[in-house]
Amino acid sequence: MDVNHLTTEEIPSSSSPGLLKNVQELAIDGEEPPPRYIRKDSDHKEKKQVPAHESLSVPIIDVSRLLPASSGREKEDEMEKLKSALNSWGLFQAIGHSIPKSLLDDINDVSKQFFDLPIEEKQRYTRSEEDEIVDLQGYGSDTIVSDDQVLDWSDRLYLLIQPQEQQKLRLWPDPPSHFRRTLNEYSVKAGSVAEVILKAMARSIGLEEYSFINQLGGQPMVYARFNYYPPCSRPDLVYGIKAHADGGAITILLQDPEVEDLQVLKDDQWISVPCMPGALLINVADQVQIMSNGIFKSPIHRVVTNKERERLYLAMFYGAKFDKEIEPTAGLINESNPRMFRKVKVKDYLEVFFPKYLLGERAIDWAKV
Ligand SMILES: O=C(O)CCC(=O)C(=O)O
Ligand SMILES: [Fe+2]
Repeated sequence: MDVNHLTTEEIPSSSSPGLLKNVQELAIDGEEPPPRYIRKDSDHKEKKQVPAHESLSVPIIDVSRLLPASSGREKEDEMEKLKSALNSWGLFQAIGHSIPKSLLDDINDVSKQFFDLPIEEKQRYTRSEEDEIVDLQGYGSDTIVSDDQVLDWSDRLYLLIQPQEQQKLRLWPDPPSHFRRTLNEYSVKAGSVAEVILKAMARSIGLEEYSFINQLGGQPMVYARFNYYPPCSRPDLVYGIKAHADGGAITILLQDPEVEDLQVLKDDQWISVPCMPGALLINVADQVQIMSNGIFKSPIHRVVTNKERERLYLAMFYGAKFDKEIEPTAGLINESNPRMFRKVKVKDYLEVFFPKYLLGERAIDWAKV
């Protein structure tokens, strides 16, 4: 059987002769997670896990201080903080981003309403198996690339937002009746935040502010991914999303206001990212690591599971258009800072990235010189 590009619903489960269900249904049945979801690593035993209340040091950046209207000392200080946050953590909590709390609540509401729909309703938006692995839009759980792959305890709805003319609106749910309008509204606002951050990042390391944005192709390619993590009877054995780094340029995450299941690997410890209602979590992804010649690092992160509570999360991925080529920005390379990455076509990178991501492996080494 060619297992490439099959979804979990289509491969025979090793625990039952029938078809695998989506994760939400597995969770409702409350059974032990099937063997395919059980992690094989002994990671959790080897590395220390630091709970959120002890990890107050996840950096916080006030986006309003990075705006053109802001000036002087305040702006310089915030820029310095941004640089150091990205250099040491690769992520930060963004406050002062000016997206109204009511809109953040609305997007959480429509997301919840979607995942609360009966399974047959949600399956109307199931992604098409003919689609390329780099553009698998629609509803589903993990794509299977290998028989050995350990599956994640999450379902998701993945939609391209930009370029607008490439949107597949038949995959945008309706109902929930406000889904499309709310996602469009949020995308515009989050897009402005992404632009401010990409510019500030470039300036913070002495580059012209459009350096990264220009490499992305002016207007970045944007995907939204709604993640749904049902409760899991065996959090000791199952991940919501296995350890990975993101493949775009930056990611903006709208966090669940209450469930702290996201962890970031720092100094060889898994640090829980605390919930910060109203803040956005922004992380560097591989394309910025390449364009910044490794000054900014794409952090490894993962989602654990818990027994009691479901969790929702919206990730917006900003990256270069598929046909673009990216490389370390010229001004960053000199005798003492040699080039660390090759020039890579983004589509080629993502074709390497996605299968590795699904297997819990990193792609960035592929782009190294
Ligand atoms: O759900 C989360 O907290 C993070 C999701 C994530 O890492 C991703 O979608 O790439
Ligand atoms: Fe991620």
